[in-house]
Amino acid sequence: MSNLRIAVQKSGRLNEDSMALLKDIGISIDNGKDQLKASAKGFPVEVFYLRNGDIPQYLKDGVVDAAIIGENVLIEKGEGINVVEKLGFSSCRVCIAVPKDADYNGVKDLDGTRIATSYPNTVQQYLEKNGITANLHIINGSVEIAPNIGLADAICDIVSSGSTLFKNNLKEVETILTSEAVLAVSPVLSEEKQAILDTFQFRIQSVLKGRNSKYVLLNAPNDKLDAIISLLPGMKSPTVLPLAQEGWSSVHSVIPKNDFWKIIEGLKANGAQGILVCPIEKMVL
Ligand SMILES: Nc1ncnc2c1ncn2[C@@H]1O[C@H](COP(=O)(O)OP(=O)(O)OP(=O)(O)O)[C@@H](O)[C@H]1O
Ligand SMILES: O=P(O)(O)OC[C@H]1O[C@H](OP(=O)(O)OP(=O)(O)O)[C@H](O)[C@@H]1O
Ligand SMILES: [Mg+2]
Repeated sequence: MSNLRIAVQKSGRLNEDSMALLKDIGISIDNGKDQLKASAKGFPVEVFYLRNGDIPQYLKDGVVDAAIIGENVLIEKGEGINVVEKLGFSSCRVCIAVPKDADYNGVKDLDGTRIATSYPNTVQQYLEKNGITANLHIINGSVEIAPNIGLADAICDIVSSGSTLFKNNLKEVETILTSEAVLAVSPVLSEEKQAILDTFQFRIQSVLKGRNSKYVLLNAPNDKLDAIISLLPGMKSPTVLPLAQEGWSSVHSVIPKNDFWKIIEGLKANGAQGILVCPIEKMVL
């Protein structure tokens, strides 16, 4: 039986979270330092450690079957590659920025300017869509320095907290796209590999659902149960068990992480007591 070949970033911003995800889905990798390829225990995969920017070509050529990669890199050079899962980490956006004191009134102001970027295709497409012609200056890193050294009038690069723009006296003026880490798949995948990928993806989905949810346990007076239950979505419906103390019940449920505080405040306001919130490791629906 063949192995599914998965690419992950060798080092950089995606590496740690990618390795943590593999570990959480039960893939333990036994790699020595500086090894560029490793096999895994417990699952038929081989892991390739590559540069994020090189991965789209490896996927296109079928040298690797799947990859954990920044979505923005696929948009830049991953035509024809399918994204099958958004992974919820390394969130960022690709933006155009200009010097803080520049008089900027809209995208038309970019006409005839010099724009420094590591993402020429993404910028070019955006400019064309807006009927703008600009001169692109392609650089691979430290793009934010370009306006300060007279190399460009504007830049297009990744922004997350905005602190790199701030430190370089730049302001964000256009957001071209938003990105996060994704599971991407080669367009040339055998049936046998597709079957392994399906299991791999199923495991990832179970972990991501767990990460996005919390398990809640609380005590509720019986006369408030209806109001409390109406606040709890649960997987089917909340579990309600009688407490030893007359007139009270224990309620268990799963809630989405994003609505967490709103739901907890509602539960408290409706008389819930002893609310416990626990992380969920995996969730299979
Ligand atoms: N500041 C940031 N915050 C969040 N995510 C980011 C940030 N910078 C980059 N990313 C995301 O992480 C990916 C990898 O970024 P990183 O800087 O580690 O590598 P790189 O230099 O683009 O790639 P390579 O592995 O080819 O050297 C980017 O493509 C982007 O999706
Ligand atoms: O908005 P912020 O939170 O400041 O993040 C944005 C910065 O992060 C990335 O650079 P990175 O640190 O990965 O360095 P690199 O250019 O060497 O890849 C990106 O290219 C920006 O420069
Ligand atoms: Mg970077």
